Amino acid sequence: MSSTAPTAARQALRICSRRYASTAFARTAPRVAASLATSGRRRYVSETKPSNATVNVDTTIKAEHKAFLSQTGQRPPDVTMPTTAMAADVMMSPGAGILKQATVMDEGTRPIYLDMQATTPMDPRVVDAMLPYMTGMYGNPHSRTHAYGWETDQAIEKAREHIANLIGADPKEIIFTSGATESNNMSVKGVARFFKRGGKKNHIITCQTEHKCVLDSCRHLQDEGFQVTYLPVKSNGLIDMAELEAAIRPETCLVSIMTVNNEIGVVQPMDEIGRLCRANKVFFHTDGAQAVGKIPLDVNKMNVDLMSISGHKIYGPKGIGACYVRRRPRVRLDPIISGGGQERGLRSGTLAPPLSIGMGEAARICKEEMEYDSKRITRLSNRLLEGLLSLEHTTLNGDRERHYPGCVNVSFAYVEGESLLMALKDIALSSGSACTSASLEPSYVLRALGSSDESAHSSIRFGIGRFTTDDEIDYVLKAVTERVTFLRELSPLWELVQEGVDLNTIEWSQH
Ligand SMILES: Cc1ncc(COP(=O)(O)O)c(C=O)c1O
Ligand code: FES
Repeated sequence: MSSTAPTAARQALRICSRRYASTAFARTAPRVAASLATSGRRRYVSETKPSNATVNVDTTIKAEHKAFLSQTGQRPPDVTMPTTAMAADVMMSPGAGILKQATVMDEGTRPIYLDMQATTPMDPRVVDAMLPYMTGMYGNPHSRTHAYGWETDQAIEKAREHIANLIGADPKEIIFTSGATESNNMSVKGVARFFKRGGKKNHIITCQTEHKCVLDSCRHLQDEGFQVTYLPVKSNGLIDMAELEAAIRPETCLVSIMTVNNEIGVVQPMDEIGRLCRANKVFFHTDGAQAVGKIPLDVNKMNVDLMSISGHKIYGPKGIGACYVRRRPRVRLDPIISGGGQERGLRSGTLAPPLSIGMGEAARICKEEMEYDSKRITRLSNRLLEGLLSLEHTTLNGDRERHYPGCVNVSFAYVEGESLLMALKDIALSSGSACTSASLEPSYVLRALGSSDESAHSSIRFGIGRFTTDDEIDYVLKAVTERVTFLRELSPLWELVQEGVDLNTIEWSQH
């Protein structure tokens, strides 16, 4: 253990107790948080990364970048920081080690984590809630003949209640799934197939900037004979309500529009979409993976009929999600998984108690601390954005007002995004969604906003979350400023811009 560990441990515990003091949780004591703190493991980056830290510019990036570009067009495997020292450490300290890996606060061995849209670290309180159901309380929640089943079932129903509470739903309307991908598949395919059986309605409306799992579900439905309208977005990333209204036909059975976009953080006009759908008797599904637990949502106020939720975007475990399915007026859908009829017959299969209970706890914390988290994240986001935009030729992608502040997507003109990501290896960032991050293609979301290939290529998404600190933002601002400047100095285009040449007037020779 390093010599700073005891101080760090005390500090971490202090942070824990301060954050949790006002909650009922304080009474039960944060076991995991405390054990991490006393082992000196759970350190917030701010404690050891002073804001005046020197940023070393990695001058090897150019050669590395060239090499991998010339090979497969794939990102090289080493971008995720080797941590051999840490791995050894982890193996030598069972228990604490595993949990240490589940947190992201070990400055010095791991990059600063600013990729909260890809996933969030589990809140230690969530781990606490899950642990008993991984050991002694292992009953099958569907077993009705003994206490093992009953106790697990009871905890799952409590979790369902917490998730329902977070979005203003009734617990009976919450169906556990494996994640938002499954919930999106279930909603889009399920409603469409049910209505097709009825013979009349075979048209769906969605939007070009949806997550791949919605778009791909729609493509599959097209193969099955459905018609799909992919609405464009305006340059601010929002849909045009008049276009949505015009797209609704008598055969339309479903409108699927996400609440918060995962790449640019824009918040679609949910109330208006819901009102329009209800007036036209069309079901309204929303992918809420990036919105639930982050902004206040009420399915009744918004007239939402189906909503997809993901556990790992709300500081809960991966591999679990939920789908809100309205009961009044009842939403009918064909299940995509058949079997024992669990989850109101909509999603068969034995539930995963530790994951469901973890997600429930994550939802409970989100509801209880939303105001606090939201204030902190907004403040950090404003600082980050102001700092980034003070660099010349830098722009925010997506609407500034209708925007979830924890997602800041910025274009740095005259810098290639992949080069910048490589130059920022000490910060875990992404240029877009995790599932497309291996591709060097410009983001289809930014292209839909009308961004040029170059602008889309020069964009980076900064994801701020519950555990992000001021010092991390300071460090990131300093690092980005230095490295953008460094990369621009290598760019011949930048040189021309500095000389006052308008690049649009140049006639490039064709070869
Ligand atoms: C908007 C959106 N929808 C769906 C998903 C998929 O969620 P999950 O990983 O729970 O399947 C994600 C994240 O990956 C997302 O950002
Ligand atoms: S599945 Fe997570 S970003 Fe695409």
